[in-house]
Amino acid sequence: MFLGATAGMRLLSQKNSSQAGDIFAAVSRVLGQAPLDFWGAELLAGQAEGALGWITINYVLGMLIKYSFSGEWIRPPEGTLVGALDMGGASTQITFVPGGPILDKNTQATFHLYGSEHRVYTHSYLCFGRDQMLTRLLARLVEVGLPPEEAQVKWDGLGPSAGLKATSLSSCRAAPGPWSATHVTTVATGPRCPRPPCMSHPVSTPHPLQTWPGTSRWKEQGTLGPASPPSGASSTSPAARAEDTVPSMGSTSPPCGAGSMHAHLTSPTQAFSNFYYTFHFLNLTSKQPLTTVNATVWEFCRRPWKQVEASSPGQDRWLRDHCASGLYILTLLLEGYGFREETWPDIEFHKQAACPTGRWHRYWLDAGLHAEPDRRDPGRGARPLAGGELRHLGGWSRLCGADSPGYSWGCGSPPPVAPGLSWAAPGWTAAPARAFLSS
Ligand SMILES: Nc1ncnc2c1ncn2[C@@H]1O[C@H](COP(=O)(O)OP(=O)(O)OP(=O)(O)O)[C@@H](O)[C@H]1O
Repeated sequence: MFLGATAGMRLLSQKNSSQAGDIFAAVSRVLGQAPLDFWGAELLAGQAEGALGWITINYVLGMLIKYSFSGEWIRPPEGTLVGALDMGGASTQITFVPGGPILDKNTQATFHLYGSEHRVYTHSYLCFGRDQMLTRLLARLVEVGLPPEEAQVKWDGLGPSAGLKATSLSSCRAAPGPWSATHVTTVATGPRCPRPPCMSHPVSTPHPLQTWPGTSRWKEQGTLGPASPPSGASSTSPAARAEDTVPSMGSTSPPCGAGSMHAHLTSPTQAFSNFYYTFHFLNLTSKQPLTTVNATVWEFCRRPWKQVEASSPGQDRWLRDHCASGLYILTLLLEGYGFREETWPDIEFHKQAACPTGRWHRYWLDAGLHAEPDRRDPGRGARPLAGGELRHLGGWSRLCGADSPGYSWGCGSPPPVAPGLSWAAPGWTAAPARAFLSS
């Protein structure tokens, strides 16, 4: 067993590295004493998180290798490989095989699987996970004058006496780069980013987001560009805009960093984790066209809160987040990644990076586990290669990249790594794989 920590821990390690180290040590100590073949715990770099999600998807979909009718292992063509969009609580990742060269080598991951070299574009946007986005949105709402009693309604455990302070809400706000208050203000009042090369389409006129009036927690506060409200919305000058949560500039900004990426995202794409939860709640995971998705999100956001609550009993925990989350997802996918009406059908929303039957879970791989199915999949035949190879992969996921470097406990020395991301894995081939790999 190999344990990989993701963005939440990357943030903590930035904020309080000794606390992060204590957690790693404690987890390693406990797991080390458990009756497990524990290899160690490691803080994964963002690139690793993105690349592992991509590998998992393509692995479980059988895109990396197939067993042919004639009894041979064959490699499906590169063009059939599936892109991966992942959104956790603290970061969001995009990974795909680009149609052309990857100019910024920091966004390239190269690894060998089943005898093939794979080169993917991958980027992890720290602070663009859903929880961090919601926290920053709340901070922004408070900053622009929404009374804490109003804003804090959204947040469990933050009562009026909590002394809500925008700046203390999120470690992302204190993070270097585009998260300074000055930057947020700039984003709020000016263009989000110079259009070319960030965006190839005009920025829409801001629309008011009028949601949940009465006991509203988002009173006419936000607006999103391409995710336009249907006609009839009032045109209140927005005090705060939900798009503030997708700041511009800097290497961690999806709008600038990933804009026009869709041009290269030619294959089907699976969006999972937090991309899925909200869209599933809104019944938007069945390949609805973009116009329907947009209208549904806005319609939901406009419903009176009492009605929202009444129509979704037992959903309290995340109910209050679905409006902002839905708008954020739309903004990220449209403005950040550049999806359009025509390319929208390429996105499939799944709970996990998994096949539709959902028997696999990406974290099994993220965590560097053996990536074994919970039960044998008869449709896939005997697969002696996969578990062994991926176990090696997980155990060697030492990476170099632009994101915060990982550190590890209890693992041996990493193999040499190539620039960008590379699992150089000489000798990692499991014995049963050798015949195939040498072919
Ligand atoms: N059923 C659900 N509905 C809505 N949101 C959910 C649901 N279950 C989990 N979440 C949200 O999913 C997030 C956690 O997802 P995930 O486990 O993918 O993130 P993580 O691995 O902690 O994130 P990161 O990799 O960024 O550290 C949280 O934002 C949580 O609020």
